[in-house]
Amino acid sequence: MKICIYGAGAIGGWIGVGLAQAGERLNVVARGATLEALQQDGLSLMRGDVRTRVPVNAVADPEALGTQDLVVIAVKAPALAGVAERIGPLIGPDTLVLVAMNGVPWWFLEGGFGGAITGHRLAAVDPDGAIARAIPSRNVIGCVVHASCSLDAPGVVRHHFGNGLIVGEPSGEATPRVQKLVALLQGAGLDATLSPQIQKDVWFKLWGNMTVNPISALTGATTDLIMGDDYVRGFISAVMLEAKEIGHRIGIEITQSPEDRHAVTMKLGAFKTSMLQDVEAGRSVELDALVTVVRELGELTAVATPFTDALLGLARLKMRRLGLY
Ligand SMILES: NC(=O)C1=CN([C@@H]2O[C@H](COP(=O)(O)OP(=O)(O)OC[C@H]3O[C@@H](n4cnc5c(N)ncnc54)[C@H](OP(=O)(O)O)[C@@H]3O)[C@@H](O)[C@H]2O)C=CC1
Ligand SMILES: CC(C)(CO)C(=O)C(=O)O
Repeated sequence: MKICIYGAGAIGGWIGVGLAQAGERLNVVARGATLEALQQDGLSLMRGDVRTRVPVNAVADPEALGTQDLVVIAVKAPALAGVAERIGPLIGPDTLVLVAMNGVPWWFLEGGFGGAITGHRLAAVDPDGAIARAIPSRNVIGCVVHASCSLDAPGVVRHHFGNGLIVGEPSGEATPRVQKLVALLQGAGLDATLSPQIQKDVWFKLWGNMTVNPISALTGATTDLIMGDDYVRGFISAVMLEAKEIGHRIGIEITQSPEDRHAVTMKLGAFKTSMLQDVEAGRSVELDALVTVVRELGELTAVATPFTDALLGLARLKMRRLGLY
């Protein structure tokens, strides 16, 4: 198979090493220090002290690779528009594009999903429709990542915990192509499962991180401290109830209470969310894919979102002050 990883950071690298170990020859589109490291040393995955190193064909220009069978996109959300500008040569009519990213994706309301607002373009994540034009929804396979990885250095990924990938067609159909993809990922040692409606898995993960991530970015606090403050925890619950109602209006029923979900987040202990890690590293934050888009969905479904608005307002003000949004 022709497989390309676009965004060989923590998650792209983790998936890529698995695929390469399963015998796939891996193409990578990379830039800067990552490109240089991949060309010199290949791609490495650290588990404790054990290093698994695989060779990759790393290039700067997608033109050099041509049409792929599978493209895995694993960039941070603010980088996606830049990927969309260049990804064209990799995508043919039969290419699968697995989008391994957090937050609500641009294709969320595709495949007939979303009730009355199905097919609506989400301006928060794809302001002018350029992403949808570059990556047609017929090529997209949605994905929710349940794993924690980071980078020791460019091209050197560290796996912390979790091995899960939930995968699904935007339409929810168990097509032969998505079944084959799940088998490929399982063969790569990943706990890949097929979802009957991947948008529900996306929303459920978002329900956990759309609050703690920006609050950690605002306060610098780890998840234990955030959940340990009754007023902050109450505020988080209020935001979550708004998102729960929005979900209900687009066909996603969440049966848990916010407190049930807090118990899961508490298990992370003194965890620095990915958004706090981004702030500390001076990287742009995934605020639009995690929060702005929920506000937009609230407007589209006529759900008032005063708590989400307050969270978004404070977070974007702080991130703008830091030059990260
Ligand atoms: N890390 C984790 O544990 C988890 C992450 N996620 C989600 O997965 C997604 C990916 O996150 P993660 O892997 O952590 O992010 P990283 O920052 O580790 O990796 C992103 C990679 O994409 C590269 N990239 C960005 N833009 C381009 C471009 N235009 N051309 C080539 N390469 C590019 C970056 O390169 P450069 O360094 O040059 O910018 C970097 O190597 C995010 O949505 C994140 O929220 C979800 C669950 C867990
Ligand atoms: C906090 C966590 C692990 C789950 O809510 C998360 O999704 C993130 O750090 O991005």
